[in-house]
Amino acid sequence: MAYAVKEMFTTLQGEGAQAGRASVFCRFAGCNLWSGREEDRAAAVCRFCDTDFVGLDGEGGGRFGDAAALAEAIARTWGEAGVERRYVVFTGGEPLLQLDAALIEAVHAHGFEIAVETNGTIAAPQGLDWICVSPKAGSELKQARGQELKLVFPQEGLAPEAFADLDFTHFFLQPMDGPDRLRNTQAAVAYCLAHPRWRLSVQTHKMIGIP
Ligand SMILES: C[S@@+](CC[C@H](N)C(=O)[O-])C[C@H]1O[C@@H](n2cnc3c(N)ncnc32)[C@H](O)[C@@H]1O
Ligand SMILES: Nc1nc2[nH]cc(C(=O)O)c2c(=O)[nH]1
Ligand code: SF4
Ligand SMILES: [Mg+2]
Repeated sequence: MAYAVKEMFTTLQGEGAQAGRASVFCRFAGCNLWSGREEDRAAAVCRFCDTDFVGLDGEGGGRFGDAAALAEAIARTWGEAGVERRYVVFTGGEPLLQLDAALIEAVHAHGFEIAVETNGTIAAPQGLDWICVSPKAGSELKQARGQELKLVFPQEGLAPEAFADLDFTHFFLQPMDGPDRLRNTQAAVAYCLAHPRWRLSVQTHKMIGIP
């Protein structure tokens, strides 16, 4: 199948348990919880998104005709850093609308570990190496296991308690960015202090000015 990619670039993973790790970010176009148009934001299921995932026009973006073509572009984007510790993060938009077995196989064949950042509304295909689920209020959770659960905090009607016993290795609260980021960060810190299963995920890439 063909894949619609908004942008693709190298950066350090900014969030969660893999923060600081060299990565190729492959950002798929499109999401099932928001159209991506500002005029639709207020009526969307997910209203706090910090990302432009509309179109194919970002750096390294485009339409890739098959899995081999996209996997080769990912390997080219990784560049000269060698074959050790190759790491690609599929994000979006919602990557599980597009990520399939053929792409997983083709990317593994280039020696990459494969991570995904998903809203959890679509079950993940087999073979992923790192699944980060970030549940959204008003949506149904279909992917309830993985390596990390990263809850944007606070979300009305979405208490961390509802997720703390799911089958994840790491549990993170990530303060909601926006006009209330500082207040949200203080609230997340207080929650982590009171509930030590949860750790704080700050969006480090935004602090240091990298994508
Ligand atoms: C843009 S989303 C794309 C992946 C997927 N659609 C999802 O929601 O997990 C990437 C990550 O950014 C988080 N995120 C989005 N908007 C945010 C905001 N305003 N503040 C903090 N984290 C945010 C998401 O929850 C998710 O963990
Ligand atoms: N550096 C960096 N780390 C990230 N971790 C998750 C991101 C995402 O948008 O999915 C993201 C991102 O956009 N940039
Ligand atoms: S589900 Fe993810 S990509 Fe979609 S609008 Fe929400 S944060 Fe953005
Ligand atoms: Mg981001």
